[in-house]
Amino acid sequence: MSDTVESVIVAIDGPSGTGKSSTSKAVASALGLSYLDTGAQYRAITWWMLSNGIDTADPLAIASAAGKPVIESGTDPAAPAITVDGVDASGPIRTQEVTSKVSAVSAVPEVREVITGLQRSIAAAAARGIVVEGRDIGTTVLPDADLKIFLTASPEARAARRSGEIKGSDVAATRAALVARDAADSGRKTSPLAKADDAVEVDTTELTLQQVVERVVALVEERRDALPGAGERTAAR
Ligand SMILES: Nc1ncnc2c1ncn2[C@@H]1O[C@H](COP(=O)(O)OP(=O)(O)O)[C@@H](O)[C@H]1O
Ligand SMILES: Nc1ccn([C@@H]2O[C@H](COP(=O)(O)OP(=O)(O)O)[C@@H](O)[C@H]2O)c(=O)n1
Repeated sequence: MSDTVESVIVAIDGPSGTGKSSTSKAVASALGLSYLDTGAQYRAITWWMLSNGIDTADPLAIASAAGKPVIESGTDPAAPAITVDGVDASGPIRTQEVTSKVSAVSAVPEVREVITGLQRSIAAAAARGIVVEGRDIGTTVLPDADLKIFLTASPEARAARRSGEIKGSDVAATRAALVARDAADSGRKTSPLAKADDAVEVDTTELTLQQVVERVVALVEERRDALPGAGERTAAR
C-alpha cells in the first residue's frame, strides 16, 4: 500500500439502509484508515437518556442532560466499539426502542454540539486518515473532507435490506419506519440529513456491496492522487 493514504478524510452520508456502515468499514479496512460510526454515537446518547429517565419528548430536558454521558468510540473498522460511562453499549443501542427515539434526541442542538465536538476530535487524531459515516458529515462536521460520498437507494431496497437483518420482521412496517426517520432527519432545523454540494452521489439500489466498495475505494484513490503534495510523495518513493 502506498504511504499517500495518510491523512485522507472521507465523509460518507445518506439515509438508513443505503449501505453506509458496511461500505465505510470495508473501505477503511481496504485502505488502512480509521472508521467512525456517528449514528452509533447518537444512538448511545439516546440509550443513556432512556436509561436515566430523561423524557425523550422533552427537548429542554434532553438539552440540559446532553453533556452528562461520557461516550467513547473505537475506530478500528474490524472491531467497531462504543461505550457509555465505560459500559459497552454496542448491543443496547440497536434496540427498537432506541431506533424509534434517536431522531428526536439527535435533533436537539445541544446534543449535536456535544457529539459534533467528539467527532471532530476523533477525526483530528486519526493519523492515517479516517472514514466517517453519518448524516451531516460532509455538510457540517467535516466540511473540508478530502472526499464526500452521498449514498442513496430506493426505499424498497433499503427496507428489504434492513428487514433481512431482523428475523420475522415485516418489510412494509420497516419501510414505513425508515421513511418516517428519513423525514425527521431531513426536516430538522440543526444540521439535517443532506447531500453536500461537492459530494459524489452513488445510488446503491442495483449495486452489490462489493461494487459499492470498489467504486468508493477508486474514488478515494483518485482523490488522494490529486491532493497537494501527492506527486512529490509518489516521486520520493
Ligand atoms: N449494495 C448492497 N446490496 C445489498 N445489501 C446491502 C448493500 N449494502 C449494504 N447492504 C446490507 O444492507 C444492510 C444495511 O446496510 P448498512 O451498511 O447497515 O446501511 P446504513 O449504515 O446506511 O444504514 C446490511 O445488512 C448490509 O449488509
Ligand atoms: N451524523 C449523524 C448520524 C446519525 N444521526 C442520527 O442517528 C440516527 C441513527 O443513525 P444510524 O446511522 O445508526 O442509523 P441506521 O442508518 O444505521 O439505521 C439517525 O436516524 C439520525 O437521527 C444524526 O443525526 N447525524
